[in-house]
Amino acid sequence: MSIIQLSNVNQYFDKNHVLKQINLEVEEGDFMTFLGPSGCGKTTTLRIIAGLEKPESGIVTIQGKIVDHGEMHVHAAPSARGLSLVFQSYALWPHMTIFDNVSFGLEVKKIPKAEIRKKVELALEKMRIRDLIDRYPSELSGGQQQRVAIARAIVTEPKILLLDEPLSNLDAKLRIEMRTELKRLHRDMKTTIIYVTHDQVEALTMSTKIALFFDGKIVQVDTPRGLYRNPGTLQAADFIGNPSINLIEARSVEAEGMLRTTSSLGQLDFFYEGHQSGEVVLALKPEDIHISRLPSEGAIPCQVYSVLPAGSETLIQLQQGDRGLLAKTIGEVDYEMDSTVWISFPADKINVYDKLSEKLISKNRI
Ligand SMILES: Nc1ncnc2c1ncn2[C@@H]1O[C@H](COP(=O)(O)OP(=O)(O)OP(=O)(O)O)[C@@H](O)[C@H]1O
Repeated sequence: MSIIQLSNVNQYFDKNHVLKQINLEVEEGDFMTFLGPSGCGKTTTLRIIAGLEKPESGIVTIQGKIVDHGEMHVHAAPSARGLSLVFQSYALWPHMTIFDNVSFGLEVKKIPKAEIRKKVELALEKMRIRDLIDRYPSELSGGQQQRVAIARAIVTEPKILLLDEPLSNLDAKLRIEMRTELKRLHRDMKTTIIYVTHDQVEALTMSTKIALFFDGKIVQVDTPRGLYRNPGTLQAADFIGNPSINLIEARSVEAEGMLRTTSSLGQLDFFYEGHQSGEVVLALKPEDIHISRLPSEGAIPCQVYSVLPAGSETLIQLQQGDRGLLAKTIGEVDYEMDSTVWISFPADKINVYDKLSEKLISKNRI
């Protein structure tokens, strides 16, 4: 059952059309991430769900109740929506202890003191900071303060938790630690989470679903694996690829129901659906390229342009004729610059896009 539904939501700031016909269903228990480049409308969509902004047009439904109806001027207050919010800046009250910071939401609900204590301890326990209960925010690290902010949001046991880039102020190590905590929290509490980020690794590692935004529109809603293996457009493929995906132009013809492509990767056949205009683009992920120092049948010779070791993995920039290709290998490897190597790849891991429409026409089977 969908717990949150957005239908044809539009938002303008002055004359700037920042959300364009947003349609979205969030299922109960989802960890839904809004992913996309800066300024594409993720935060505005989250703020509309939270009730902090009124949409110009469209309908927002939460737990079966219409909370916004742009045309009918219906707008429910944030406090009436049964959700909690955590922002990038943790905004703890500096003059209050961690206990007081977290218990605040319960005090205003007039819950008995002993019960408040139990709930606060449990929320802090969940974030693994129970021992910090009597400290003040200034005595905590940034990561600990962000844990307090999340504890404060979950102490009221909201059915829906909205998180706007909550980890972006933390250093890389803490961010990874917090990702694992948030993932466990989601599993343990079974809360529906909506999470805003422009960091695709964050989105891919934690979410059950990802909504990909570009320029005020949702272009794809998919599982992390679905989005990673089958980005629906060339723009999505380019955004998701990290390091950059290899895009190779090819000519194509239909041959015995298959799409036969001819490019610098040789002749390849693909199952396909949809319209193809004759010119296509092959998308090959760096990690799908296998490099060998010795020639073998079907392998393609390339020159090594440069090798970038990064500890646990190595990026290898190759040159094939006048085209560059990026490969990624797990572990440390070294190749002499300008030496010849041979590459091979599983053709069924290549996505094919129609060049004209930029749409995916041949998917990976996952
Ligand atoms: N209060 C506002 N007044 C005017 N324009 C705004 C306002 N809030 C957002 N915008 C504009 O709306 C667009 C969408 O902004 P939004 O914050 O939703 O993007 P975002 O995808 O969350 O970006 P980021 O990742 O940088 O936070 C941007 O062009 C932004 O400049």
